[in-house]
Amino acid sequence: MEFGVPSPTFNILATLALLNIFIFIGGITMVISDVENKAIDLFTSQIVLSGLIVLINLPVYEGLFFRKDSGRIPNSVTYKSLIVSLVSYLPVDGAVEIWSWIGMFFAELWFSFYWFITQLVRWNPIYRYTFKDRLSQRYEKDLPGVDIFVCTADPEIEPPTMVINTVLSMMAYDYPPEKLSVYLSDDGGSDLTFYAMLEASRFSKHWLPFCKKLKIQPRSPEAYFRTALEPLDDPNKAKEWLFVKKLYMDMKFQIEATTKLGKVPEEIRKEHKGFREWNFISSRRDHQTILEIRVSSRLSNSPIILNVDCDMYSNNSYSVRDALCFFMDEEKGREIGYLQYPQAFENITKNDIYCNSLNIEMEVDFPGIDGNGGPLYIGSGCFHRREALCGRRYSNENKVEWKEVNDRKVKESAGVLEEVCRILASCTYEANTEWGKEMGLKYGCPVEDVITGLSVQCKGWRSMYFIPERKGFLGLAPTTLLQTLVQHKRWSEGDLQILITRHSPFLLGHKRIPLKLQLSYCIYLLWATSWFAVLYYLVVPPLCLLRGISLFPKLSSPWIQSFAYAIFANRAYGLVEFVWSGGTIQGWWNGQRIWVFKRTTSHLFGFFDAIRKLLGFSASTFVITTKVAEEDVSERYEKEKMEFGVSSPMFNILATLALLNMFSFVGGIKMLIMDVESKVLDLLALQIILCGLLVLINLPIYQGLFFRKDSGRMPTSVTYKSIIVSLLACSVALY
Ligand SMILES: O=c1ccn([C@@H]2O[C@H](COP(=O)(O)OP(=O)(O)O[C@H]3O[C@H](CO)[C@@H](O)[C@H](O)[C@H]3O)[C@@H](O)[C@H]2O)c(=O)[nH]1
Repeated sequence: MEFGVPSPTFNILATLALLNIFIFIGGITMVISDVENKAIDLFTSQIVLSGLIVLINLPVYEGLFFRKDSGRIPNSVTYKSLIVSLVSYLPVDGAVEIWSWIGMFFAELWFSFYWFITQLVRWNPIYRYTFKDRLSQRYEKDLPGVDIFVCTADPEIEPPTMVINTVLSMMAYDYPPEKLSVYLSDDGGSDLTFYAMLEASRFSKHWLPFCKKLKIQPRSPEAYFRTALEPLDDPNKAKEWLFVKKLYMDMKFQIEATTKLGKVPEEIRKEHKGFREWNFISSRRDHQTILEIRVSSRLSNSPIILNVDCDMYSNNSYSVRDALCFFMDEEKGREIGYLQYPQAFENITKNDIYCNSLNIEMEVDFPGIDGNGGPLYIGSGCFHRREALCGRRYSNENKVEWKEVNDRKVKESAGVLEEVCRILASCTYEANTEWGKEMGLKYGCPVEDVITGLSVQCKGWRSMYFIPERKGFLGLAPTTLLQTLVQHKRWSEGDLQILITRHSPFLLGHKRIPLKLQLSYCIYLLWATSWFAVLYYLVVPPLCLLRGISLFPKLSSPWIQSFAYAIFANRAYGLVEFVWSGGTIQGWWNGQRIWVFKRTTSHLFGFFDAIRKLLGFSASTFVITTKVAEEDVSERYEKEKMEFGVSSPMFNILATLALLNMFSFVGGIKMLIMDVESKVLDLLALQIILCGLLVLINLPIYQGLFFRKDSGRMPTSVTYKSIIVSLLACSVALY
């Protein structure tokens, strides 16, 4: 085959040929190192495909490496694989130039590595379906008990009305009521929440029969009455409908009035002896046991457990039956430790301004991770097998007799039970036991769910992921930028904690879970480490631009096409994927912005907090996500106007980076205009484009800093600080 001359086409051919040989070698390595012999099962087709492409490309490899005649592929092409081409671009003069370039090189390496692990979950996605009617036909009588845990912690940011709506929606599952137990865990120990539950228990006597009779969806009264229309076809139905609606509205009004008041009125306190518990409380954080859930093994002891956040109501009354289709599957059911549902949110705006919908994670990543060995446990909306959650190892011999499991109930008199449960609920029984370590949820990590799920998987249990046609659960996503960044900081910090301790999938999971699953975990566990590469990209190229240092290939270089292709193809692929999973083009752009913001703030802070925790300088904290917002904040959220409003070190960083890139962009354009030799365009075009893109990304920041007058604008202190720091950085670069 004749090559002979340098050509951009040959650059692309050689890059693709090399990419496939790397993938092929990677696949073979996976098969060799896979102790469970699962890789061969799952990856054969991909390995064969890349093997075939390698075969097809044999003349290219020959031309690249083995031929000596003049028709071989020119060396310039050989060295222009994505990374090698960057090496060939190493500037030769000046310490600043060389070090800036080396940093870029590592940032690029990081992006390539991270891209590689994100691709791992795109090879073998699994989408599952259920056949609920068959479950009923075969097992209706033997359906197991299900315990549902709703957890709440603070009545101020998690309003009791919202909590009881979630509880009511869970109680209304289409499932035999005697087999369903719903527990509310209130870490805040609030009498307001207790009062709301009392009202809800009264209302449930009307609500549950109403749901079943009218077969309504969803079964959270608030969500249902918000959109449902009165049934006009049948006057009796309409009468009942109006009656239940009025009951709900009255109850809501009462609860909200009491919550606003901040205390439960005396006449209501007399209605239930439970309120007496609060007579002895001096502090919300330190009080005697007020009986709550942990005690379910004493009360219902159901073999299946569902946990949900207090804002995540059931949107699909068949979710329990769907889940049981997996757990009760005769072939594979016994292997399942937990079944994770996607997390979805009802308050996402059209263009998802804060990128909180988690569409890509839920629609693309998780089905892929399921294919790689089983999804992570990510909290709300997860069904567990009790014995897996309680630390038991999976064994092939485990054959579940659902009927027997159902009969395992403790029968005690109410008084004795209450006393025993009081001790259990006080949690004193946990001291010096395996609870919180090997049993139940693991304590001490901000993402207790992920670390617990990994431990369950490492004990041999399989996890599964199920996307139902009608969403199973709907919650509330953060509605301000800061809430989003802080929530993400908690997640990225916790994830990194897992990676750098003995709970890492590479240590704990070694020989216990497949390598491809260990790597899949890294998509999230490495979040907090991405800050360096992104921050570098946002700081060094603009500063170098001001100094006239070129860091990217020249416009005249033949390599530019491959470089542009790699970037363009990657982003275009991301865009298509985003739109495919239900997003809009504007939403994708917003997502690009939020990822830049998260990487330079949430991940940065998450990284250092995880390290501090590892070194013993600080303990983990859990900042609860607020589920309510002021009226004006909500209005701005609805209009997709970015919310700043308060001072925060995170905003200082964002504003400084935005200004830095703006100054550099202006500087770059000025250089371009004043350039008589027409060299600037060739040398610095890509850096100018990068700064320009970052200016576009940061438009809401400039608006918040300089143009907005509402209370959601950037605080003046942030404006001043960021102007000073960015100007200082530009001056250092210039002089
Ligand atoms: O000390 C606490 C702190 C929180 N919660 C409850 O835990 C849930 C999750 O807290 P939230 O602040 O809403 O965290 P998110 O980041 O929105 O939640 C996601 O991330 C958490 C940490 O990984 C998981 O526990 C959740 O299930 C998952 O939805 C809420 O119902 C809280 O009331 C408690 O019960 N006690």
